[in-house]
Amino acid sequence: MLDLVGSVGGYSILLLLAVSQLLYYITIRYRPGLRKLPGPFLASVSDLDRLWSCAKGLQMNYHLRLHDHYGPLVRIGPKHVSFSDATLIPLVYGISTKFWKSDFYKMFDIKAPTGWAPTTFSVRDEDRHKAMKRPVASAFSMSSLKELEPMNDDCSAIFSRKLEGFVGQEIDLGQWVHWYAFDVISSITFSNRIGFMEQETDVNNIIAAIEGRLVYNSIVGQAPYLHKYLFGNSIVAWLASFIPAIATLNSSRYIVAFAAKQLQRYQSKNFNAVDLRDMLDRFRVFKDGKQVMSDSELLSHASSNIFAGADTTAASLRAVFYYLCRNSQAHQKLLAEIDEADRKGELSDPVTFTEAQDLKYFQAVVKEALRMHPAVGLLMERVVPEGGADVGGVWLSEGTIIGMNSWVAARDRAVYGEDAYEFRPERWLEADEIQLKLMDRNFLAFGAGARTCLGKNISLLEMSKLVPQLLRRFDFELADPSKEWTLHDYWFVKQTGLICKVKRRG
Ligand code: HEM
Repeated sequence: MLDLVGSVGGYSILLLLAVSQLLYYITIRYRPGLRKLPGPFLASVSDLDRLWSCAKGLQMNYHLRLHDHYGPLVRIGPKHVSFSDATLIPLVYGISTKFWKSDFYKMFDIKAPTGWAPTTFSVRDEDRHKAMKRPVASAFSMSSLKELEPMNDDCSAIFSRKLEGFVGQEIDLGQWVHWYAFDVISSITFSNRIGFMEQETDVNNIIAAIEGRLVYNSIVGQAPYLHKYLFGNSIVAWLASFIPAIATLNSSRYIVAFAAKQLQRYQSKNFNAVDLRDMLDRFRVFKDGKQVMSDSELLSHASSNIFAGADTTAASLRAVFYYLCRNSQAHQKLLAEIDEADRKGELSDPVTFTEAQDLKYFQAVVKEALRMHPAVGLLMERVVPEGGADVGGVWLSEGTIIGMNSWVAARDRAVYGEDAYEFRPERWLEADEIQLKLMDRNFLAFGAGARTCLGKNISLLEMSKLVPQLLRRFDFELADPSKEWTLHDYWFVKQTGLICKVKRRG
């Protein structure tokens, strides 16, 4: 008898659990507003669809396919929406938008000696963001950056010298531009090159370590509430440090430690200030003899330069060289422009940033390469503000997460035309004013509006100074044109396999 009562009780509990679970899924699935949006069924009830598609490492292609299939607004999660309609860009990303960054960005906070701290890139609260950005904005201004050109020149000179030794040989050009980008950003930030190019290696495994962390950030960032049980938890992070394969996923500490060491140099009495004022020096603003920013804040800005500035510039440089190698007409046209400017004596040695800006075709090549291959390949998530919002005719309640993938914006045929999937720099030179405005609105390679990239000018400086300077002396061709490069989208869309033969020009 007791057995019977027990098993009936057990079944009742199971039934109750099943019903409550079912009700839970129905509530999620039929959330107001969101229930009207199309998308994969699994995505509407669970984060698994996003976790899985992100883990596969090609989420930009997944988002492109979803929009091709479902249209301009797609439900990609229980409370996540992806949009492809360019007219929504000002609402979500505009300069005075109320849509703030989501908890995805929490994954990019850094562990300072005083605890977890947001960076300019990762901070979610917009008031705090403004307060963080204000004291450093001038260090990123064009006039400040021009003073940093000589540091960039030193790195281009090292790269050129190294290439001399590789003429006639095949090199991993993708890896070399990565080393170049890291050396430039560390020179500009701390007047101290990490020395990747000189040592021809990934010094202290910094690049591999950051890559590991990006894999973690991208995947766990799809369900950021898990972070506090993983590397967001000091005990787990400490335990993981004993397992080498896992420890590399928790690598922000390498860069933060490097940045902290540079900061100590500045504070040491014997520090021999260099003539050129690097960015860390510019960040150290003093008022009434007191440093305005705390050391933790300085550390966060310096580390953010490295995290945000090296992989992005490297991916963009790879895109420039790759698309030139794949499009001989554009390649020849660019070489002709550089040669012509050289003949007319319009290029110094090394090429200055101002001179490179007058190379109109080159500038169009860079823009088109960044359009074809935006460095960031996940959704730039924002949160629907208090009170909800009408997004493209659909009412989304507050707390819904919405965003656009730069890859989706860049391949919008309604904006770029039927050849949107083709590399054609001319589109930027031929477009009339209205068309250009439309194309620029969709150009999200550097983000947009309130949270647009702070280092855009730095990266344009790096690219503008390097590419024409190299192409005066060297040329590159794919070692095996039948082989495609490989892409991995873990926040940054990294390319591997850009193996090129180095040729001497002239
Ligand atoms: C070609 C190179 C670069 C590309 C494609 C790029 C791309 C981006 C994008 C797409 C965003 C916005 C992300 C979002 O809204 O979620 C961003 C933000 C940011 N980038 Fe860059 N970036 C580049 C270079 C740099 C460099 C060199 C630095 C620093 C030296 C830098 C520092 C930042 C910072 C601090 C932010 C956050 C800005 C804010 O929220 O106020 N970036 N970048």
